[in-house]
Amino acid sequence: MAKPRVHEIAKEIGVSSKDLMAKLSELGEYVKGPSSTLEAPVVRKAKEAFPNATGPAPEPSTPKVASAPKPGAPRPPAPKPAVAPEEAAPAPAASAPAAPAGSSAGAPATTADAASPSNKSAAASAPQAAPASADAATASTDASGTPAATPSDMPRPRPRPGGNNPFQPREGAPRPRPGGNNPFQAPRPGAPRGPRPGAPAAGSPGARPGAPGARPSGPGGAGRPAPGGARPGGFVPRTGAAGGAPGSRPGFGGGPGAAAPGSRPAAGSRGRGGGTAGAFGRQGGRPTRGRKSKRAKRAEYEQQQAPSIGGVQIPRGDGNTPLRLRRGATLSDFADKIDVNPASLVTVLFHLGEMATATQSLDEDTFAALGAELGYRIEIVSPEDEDKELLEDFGLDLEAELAAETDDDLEARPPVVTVMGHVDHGKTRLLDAIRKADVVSGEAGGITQHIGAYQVRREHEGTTRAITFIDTPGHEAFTAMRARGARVTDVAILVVAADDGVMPQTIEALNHAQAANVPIVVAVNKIDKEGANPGKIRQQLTEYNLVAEEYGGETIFVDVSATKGLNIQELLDAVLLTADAGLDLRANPNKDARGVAVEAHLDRGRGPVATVLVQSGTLRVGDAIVAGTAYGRVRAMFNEYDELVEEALPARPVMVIGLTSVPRAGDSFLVADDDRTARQIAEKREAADRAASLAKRRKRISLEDLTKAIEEGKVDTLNLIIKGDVSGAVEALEDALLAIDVGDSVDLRVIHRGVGAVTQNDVNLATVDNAIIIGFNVRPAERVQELADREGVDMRFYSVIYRALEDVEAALKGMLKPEYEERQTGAAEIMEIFRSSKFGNIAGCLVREGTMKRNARVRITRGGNVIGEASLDTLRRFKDDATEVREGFECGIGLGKFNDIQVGDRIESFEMVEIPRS
Ligand SMILES: Nc1nc2c(ncn2[C@@H]2O[C@H](COP(=O)(O)OP(=O)(O)OP(=O)(O)O)[C@@H](O)[C@H]2O)c(=O)[nH]1
Repeated sequence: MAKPRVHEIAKEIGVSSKDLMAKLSELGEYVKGPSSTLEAPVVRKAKEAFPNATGPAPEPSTPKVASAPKPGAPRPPAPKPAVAPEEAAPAPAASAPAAPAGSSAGAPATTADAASPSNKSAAASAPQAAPASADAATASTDASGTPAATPSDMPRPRPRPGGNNPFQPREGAPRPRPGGNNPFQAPRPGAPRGPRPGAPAAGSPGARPGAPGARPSGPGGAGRPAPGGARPGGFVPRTGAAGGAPGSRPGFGGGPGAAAPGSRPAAGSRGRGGGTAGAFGRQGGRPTRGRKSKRAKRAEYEQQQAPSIGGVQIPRGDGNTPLRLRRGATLSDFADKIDVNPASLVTVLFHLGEMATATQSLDEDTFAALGAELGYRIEIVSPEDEDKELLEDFGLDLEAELAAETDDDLEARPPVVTVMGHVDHGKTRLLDAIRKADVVSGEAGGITQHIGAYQVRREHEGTTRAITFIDTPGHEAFTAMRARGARVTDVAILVVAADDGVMPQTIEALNHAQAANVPIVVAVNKIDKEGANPGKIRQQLTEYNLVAEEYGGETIFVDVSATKGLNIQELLDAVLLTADAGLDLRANPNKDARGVAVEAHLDRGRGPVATVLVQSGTLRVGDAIVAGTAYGRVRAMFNEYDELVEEALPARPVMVIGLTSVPRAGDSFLVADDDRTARQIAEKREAADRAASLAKRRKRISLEDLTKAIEEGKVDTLNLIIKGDVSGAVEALEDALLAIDVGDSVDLRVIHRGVGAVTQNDVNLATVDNAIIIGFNVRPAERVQELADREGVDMRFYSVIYRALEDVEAALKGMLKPEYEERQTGAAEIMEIFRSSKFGNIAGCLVREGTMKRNARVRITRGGNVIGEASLDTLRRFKDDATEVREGFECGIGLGKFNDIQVGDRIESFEMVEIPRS
């Protein structure tokens, strides 16, 4: 299919060739003239550049339905400002009413170009030449004779390579084609060029006539020889590069000899300027076989393969070449994998519209965009895989270790239980009740320590059985923790208040448990309360595949009262029955311990303390351990009775002292061979974490956004510092905050987070980064409040996560730019027109709806069509000026310079109202 020409595309889009050419040149695409051909990507780009201009340019005789006031109806008086309110609003309406009137019939705008904005200036300066008829005139001109809303008057997208957002290659969106039609592209360093001046190969078949970066698809591909070296401006001087024998790739700027079949011969004289080819008479000669060395061919092939973006060449993948990168990888990491200089990738990314340094962590989307550009399929290694690979570097393969265990190695262990449920359904109370039900603690004085998990013992079928409970009851904002919790959990107790029923978090909790394949025991709580209806709960839950045993299902429902301690033993029995029925509760105690940190905090006296749940192996005092990014040596271990313990077997929770920092809830821990290994693993994890969080938190900002933000002198980012009493809460709060959907206009960044009181350092950081400090269940340390007051740092303290979320959300909404919508405030009908030499035409009106207010913006409609917009300049009741006139009253309205009014016209007033964001 023949390639389309500029004027064809211009016509299709509905703009003039000149405008299109100007736009393309803005976009970095060079086109010579209206009859130049365009490559498909350039065509796409062109069309994208005029998003509002669909459809062909109007024929002069065709009325523009959308914008003409009265399609088809001749309106001899001055053409009205037309169309979109936002267009017309600021327009000086009817400033030159005498403009073209009907006088221009003899000077029709005959071509699409004439009617298009490119002729705007011409039309403005010679109004009589503009509209051919009233219809055409109203379509393309306003009252002053200047073209009204034609496509290019619509807001134009700023030119940017690759469409609006280069990081989300949309379907059909063209990828940037640097160098496409642009012969002015910088040369690619190191790219094999055409022969150098004086090289004997000049003009030979091996010579590549294309300009650096030119692909075979350049406009030169149309076989139209450019005037070679005589072309003004642009190329690197390539005096000898003119020999375009048929075998050579025609590129833009192909020399005089680049005579593809059907091309026009270059003018001889100009051709001479192209270099030696013409001079040596080898113009367009046939290629001589074998003249191109294998090496040259190879280089040429590689060059075809290697995209040149921003003047750099990168070896290209085949579009599906997998490339594994860890989270938070940098351009340097990418560059290492494909063996290029990181700086080239910086350049490529820059040309994709994003700035990053070689050592900056980038997010997955950015890598995906870069990969797509370069032909690589980027796979970001999951955190789990990353950690697995990291541990393998230290000779630790936990999966293999488990797989290698035989029946002989395994011993029975207690089940691990998590209590979940909706807010206020009694999770905490139930955990308390269970704690009290411990047959052993009854004698020992009860569980004294809340360490995040505890074990209770129960006489069950003649033996004393232990059950481990994770002591962190659920809450919606703790979803992240709970999701992790489900991994250590063997059985979930779903608490549902009998007086309340199944609630959103009940469903969420059971979804978590079901997704993790964790069997559920339902504790129907608060049966002591009036109005309790345990049967209803059973019935409600059948909808969620929890069918009670008594209804023929497999789920055990136990009616309990946490406050009264009713049926707690039965609940424990149900847990054991459920565990025994479907679970293999065995672990190997005879190896180094592996497990999970269930809670951790910074203790004033003891430093970082972490409650860990041993999952396999045995943890002993003196072991070198690493938990997430924390490491250390177990100095002491305590159980929930605050007793020192020497060792902890599988499913045993213990509080460990001796770590150098506070791990996060849900971090896995393991015992390493020695302190050094533990430290190295922790450090590597920390580096990986830091990189990942940098990538996650990095503000994604395109060049355009950045420029705009800088122009406006503000970058809308809300920086937060989160401090909490326990790491789990901090993490949950952070996740919940980052999950707030605030759209693109505001960015939320957590610049620092930590466990413990708000310190001077936090305030200092907040001062530097203009951050707000959120404290969850913590208070400021001594004198910190004073410092914050002095520095004007906003510190907010919460004990309920929701409150914090609400506040931050509101703050964010405050920062959001307001959205406006147009609201009609009144409408009046013109009953009579009074001519006044002083005020122009005065409309004698009857207010039909609402209120007409002086100075309001008004829209004048006739027969349902908008014929103009103006400001309600004068408003009178009889002889007196009025500020407003209400429905049902008569008034006189003057619309300033807008005089084109008729009896029967409607004047609608409107205002722009800020709409609160939901
Ligand atoms: N009458 C009665 N009240 C109960 C029972 N269990 C809990 N409650 C009350 O219900 C309220 C909420 O109990 P919590 O244990 O704090 O509930 P929760 O699910 O832990 O709540 P969150 O921690 O906010 O998620 C408290 O006022 C309890 O006293 C019960 O069995 N009977």
